[in-house]
Amino acid sequence: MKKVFINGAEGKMGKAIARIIQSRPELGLEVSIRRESGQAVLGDFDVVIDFSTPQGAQEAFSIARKHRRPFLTGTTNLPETFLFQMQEEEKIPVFYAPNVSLSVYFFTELVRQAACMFPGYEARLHEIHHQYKKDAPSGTAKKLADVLELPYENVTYERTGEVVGTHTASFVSAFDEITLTHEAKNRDLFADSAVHIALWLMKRESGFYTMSDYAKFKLKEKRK
Ligand SMILES: NC(=O)C1=CN([C@@H]2O[C@H](COP(=O)(O)OP(=O)(O)OC[C@H]3O[C@@H](n4cnc5c(N)ncnc54)[C@H](OP(=O)(O)O)[C@@H]3O)[C@@H](O)[C@H]2O)C=CC1
Ligand SMILES: O=C(O)C1=N[C@H](C(=O)O)C[C@H](O)C1
Repeated sequence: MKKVFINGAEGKMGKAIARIIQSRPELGLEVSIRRESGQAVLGDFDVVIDFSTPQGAQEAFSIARKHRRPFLTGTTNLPETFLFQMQEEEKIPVFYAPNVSLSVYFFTELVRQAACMFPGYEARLHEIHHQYKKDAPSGTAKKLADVLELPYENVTYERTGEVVGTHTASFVSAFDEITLTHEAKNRDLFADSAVHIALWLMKRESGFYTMSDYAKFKLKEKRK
């Protein structure tokens, strides 16, 4: 069994990840550490999965480096300096994605292609999330804005109810409008993917990885 250290373990994502690990023994994983804010880390672990806060992610990264264990974070709104530090990492395998779902990765690629297909159109982005979400616009929306070369200030957003995460890219002309929407139906979309990425990350060399690396691996695996 490989031991998983969940950082932000009592949060919405942390709980979903623990539930998936516990309900699927065939994955060969067990939760060995459930860390919340300020807690010391006692015990052994083979990989860190972090869905917490920018501060929590940086703390968990330091712990992973100290113990030389792979580190995966999906926490959003991370400072640029920390993103740069992860990108430069040489001691351990590090993975970061503002959205760990493969379907969102391919949705982003669709949006990229649509932007090329409708060059004269005005691109718009709108996202909707649950009332508890701390950051706005979402990490996924910022990634989509980068793809569309839109300033983040132009992204519109709503915070309402229990909405898991909806992202809409529109291409608007005076004559028509093309709309692409990704709607997450529940958090297992992210939690299940995070667990599989962690399994994959444990087999990687030291260095920085993103969804593009994971998607390439999955596509290769499919072709076999
Ligand atoms: N990449 C992706 O695909 C996804 C990313 N996310 C991102 O993941 C993050 C967490 O989301 P979510 O689970 O909904 O948020 P929650 O607020 O439900 O959970 C965050 C948890 O982290 C805990 N925490 C706070 N500070 C620390 C710390 N210093 N060390 C360890 N734990 C800490 C919180 O404790 P307390 O409540 O006591 O402060 C809370 O239990 C967000 O940044 C969100 O945007 C979410 C879903 C998918
Ligand atoms: O906080 C969330 O819930 C989510 N956060 C990520 C983001 O900011 O893009 C991913 C997903 O949309 C859910």
